Amino acid sequence: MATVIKNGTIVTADLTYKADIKVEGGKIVEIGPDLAGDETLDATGCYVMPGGIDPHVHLEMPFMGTYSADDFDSGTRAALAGGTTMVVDFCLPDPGQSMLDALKRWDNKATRAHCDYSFHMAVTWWSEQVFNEMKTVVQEKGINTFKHFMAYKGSLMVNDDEMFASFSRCAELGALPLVHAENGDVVAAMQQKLMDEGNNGPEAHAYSRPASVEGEATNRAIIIADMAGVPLYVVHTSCEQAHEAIRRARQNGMRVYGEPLIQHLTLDESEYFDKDWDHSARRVMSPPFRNKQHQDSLWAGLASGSLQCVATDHCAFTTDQKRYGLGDFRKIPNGTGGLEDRLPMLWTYGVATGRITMNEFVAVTSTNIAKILNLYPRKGAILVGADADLVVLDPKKSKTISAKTQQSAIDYNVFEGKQVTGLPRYTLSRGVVVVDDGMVKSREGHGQFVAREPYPAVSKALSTWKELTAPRKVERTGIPASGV
Ligand SMILES: NC(=O)NCCC(=O)O
Ligand SMILES: [Zn+2]
Ligand SMILES: [Zn+2]
Repeated sequence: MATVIKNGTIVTADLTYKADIKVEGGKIVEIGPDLAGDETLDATGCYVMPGGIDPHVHLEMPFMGTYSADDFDSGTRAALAGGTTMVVDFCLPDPGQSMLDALKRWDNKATRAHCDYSFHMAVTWWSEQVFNEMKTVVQEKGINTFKHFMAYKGSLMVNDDEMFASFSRCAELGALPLVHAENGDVVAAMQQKLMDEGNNGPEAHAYSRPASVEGEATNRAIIIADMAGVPLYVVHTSCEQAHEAIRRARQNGMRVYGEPLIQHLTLDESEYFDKDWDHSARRVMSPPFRNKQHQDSLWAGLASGSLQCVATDHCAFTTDQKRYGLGDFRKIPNGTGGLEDRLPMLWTYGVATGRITMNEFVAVTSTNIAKILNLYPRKGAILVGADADLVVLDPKKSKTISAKTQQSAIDYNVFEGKQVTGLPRYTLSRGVVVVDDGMVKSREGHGQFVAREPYPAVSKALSTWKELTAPRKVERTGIPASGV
């Protein structure tokens, strides 16, 4: 059966033009004027864009003594409702656990997905087994990205020597390392000091993770990546210090990518000073929300291209779960939601305000990450042969964000009360209409794992240059005889 999206304006990362799109067998099969099919979707007054790709989510994540509340069912429904058609989750081996065993668990959880998905693999400990398994993960399991937590001391954190070893292995395998960049040792010391001083509320979470802690770790990870000869992707870049390190590295020719979250772009640190403990605790995440200057820096990075992608780090906990940290902010599960809200919030606060263009919107929500993760042009593109993952965005459609109407399983929304415009009239996942005028009509299990090949081009360029510029022994002709 062929579906035609008619009368819309196609918006991609680099073009805006009027054309119809014909979809068949899950793929885009034709783009042009006056197309006909068995089913017609009217896109009059709408923009037809590649579906959003969220490269950073944690669905049913085991973390801080509990599990994040949105699983692959509710989480991917939330994604589709907001125009996101693919998510990338993190497979987290326990310390000492085989990556391949952990992956079985993630494969199992993800069978419930309503939209396509992929995985990053986390390096949570180091050994010869990890070194060997990384090759299997890349070459047999379709995962070309490895995450490193520089924070969460005592659980997920890895040290510099482990990071250097893992980054070097990524370089050999043509894989991309990712980092959560915060100095975990400094955070742990600051947390203890705050607790000793009786500062145990959610605001102390933010005090224990100042921007300098993130800036230092970002810079360190960049230097380690450069020494290992590998590109680097920095997740949840939240502040000017981290952005500055990324900007500088890029100006020096390094392939470093930065990912602000929609939460950091639109919510600020005043959330932690609310008199209501629940309000502040619900917004505890790492890194914490920052001030307006940091937000301006992130917006400028998206506009100028020094930051590449907007994600959510969707890791949602209920109010009851957040209350594990009553009396000790260190026990508040870290994480916030945003999957359903990323596109409408970015459209409202980015495109509608003139901070970014429509084409930049597509670039930072879909196309850039598709290229970075080696998914392009299967995903992130409107081209014949691409997957028909599409969002028909109505720029006039609006709503007030409310936990009462959201897909997410939690009992609140950090964007509660925000008035947003720019909502999906339709969302298509591999050609299937999964959102129709705001109604989610998707099916559990429709989502498929998307395998990703390693990056031959970037790693080849880096290794070629490294070899050309490697220190070499000087071959001498005139060697003086020993004077002894
Ligand atoms: N960001 C956060 O607070 N929770 C999720 C885990 C992580 O990404 O650090
Ligand atoms: Zn993180
Ligand atoms: Zn995360």
